Amino acid sequence: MTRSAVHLNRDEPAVEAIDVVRSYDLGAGRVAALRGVSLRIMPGDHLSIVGPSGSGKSTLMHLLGGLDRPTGGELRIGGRDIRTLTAPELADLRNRTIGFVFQSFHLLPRTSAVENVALPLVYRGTGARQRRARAVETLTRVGLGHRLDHRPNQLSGGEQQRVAIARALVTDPAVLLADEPTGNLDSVTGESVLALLEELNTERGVAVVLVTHDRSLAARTRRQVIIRDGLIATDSPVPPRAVAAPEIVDAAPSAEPRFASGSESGHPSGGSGGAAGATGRLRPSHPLPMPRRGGSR
Ligand SMILES: Nc1ncnc2c1ncn2[C@@H]1O[C@H](COP(=O)(O)OP(=O)(O)OP(=O)(O)O)[C@@H](O)[C@H]1O
Repeated sequence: MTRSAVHLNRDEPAVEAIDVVRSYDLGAGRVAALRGVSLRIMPGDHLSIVGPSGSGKSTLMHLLGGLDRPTGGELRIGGRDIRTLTAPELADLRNRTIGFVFQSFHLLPRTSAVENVALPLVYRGTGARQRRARAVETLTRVGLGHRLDHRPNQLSGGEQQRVAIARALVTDPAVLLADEPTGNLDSVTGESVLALLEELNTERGVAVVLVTHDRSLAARTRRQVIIRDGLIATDSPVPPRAVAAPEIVDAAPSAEPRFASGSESGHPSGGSGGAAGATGRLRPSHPLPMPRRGGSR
């Protein structure tokens, strides 16, 4: 049976780290990668985690996404303390809450775009026809409806990253964690991938967490967390003028709120999770059809 995305309340953190420590035992010694980090990711957030090489960004991202467990402190995903979960339970919670995008795409090489994107739905128990339909829909949403049957080596770097983003989105996650998603792309292609992530946040209310060492990319998010030596140095809003101005095409309300109040269907309750609702509709540079509500995922 298909399991649906996790329901979240808009006022409660989607992911919360409380005084999280992660150290690695190396026999000869111990490396303290994170030394007491507290951080809340709220539904609809758009934040960057930035810091120098070795400061603990990737370690933090793996913890926030439930790919790893802290050695101290508490980590909550969708309100659940992951210490209480078995490995299969954590994998299931991750699948229903978080999407990941990595610098090096991590696509299966001998598998078509549509099959790569459908894969997370296998773990969710979705039937084959529904999997394909959802994968086609999501690839179309990221502008790759014409590349369904291409394998990764038949796609450009930017297209591969779009497939990876579609794979992250196909489960309708509340949070998308992107670790240097433009690191392997030229500046023009990187820009289009960033714009897509920004649209997903503003148009669909997906909380986007961008992990980067590039301060100019971090300046485009609404909130910036600076990490140094395994500790959060600052966690502050980005001044509005520093955020790239989106093009306003009309003053109509934004697309359907992702966190519709009291929703019984695919997702959380309450809140639009994006700036677009207050200011007008943002012009997507890629097709972003309306989310399907209430269908099995
Ligand atoms: N599996 C591991 N075993 C031992 N030490 C590790 C491991 N993973 C990370 N570290 C150490 O933890 C610290 C933080 O690493 P992390 O990869 O989180 O940093 P980062 O900020 O993502 O760096 P970069 O920007 O270079 O990717 C580093 O000192 C690193 O050497």
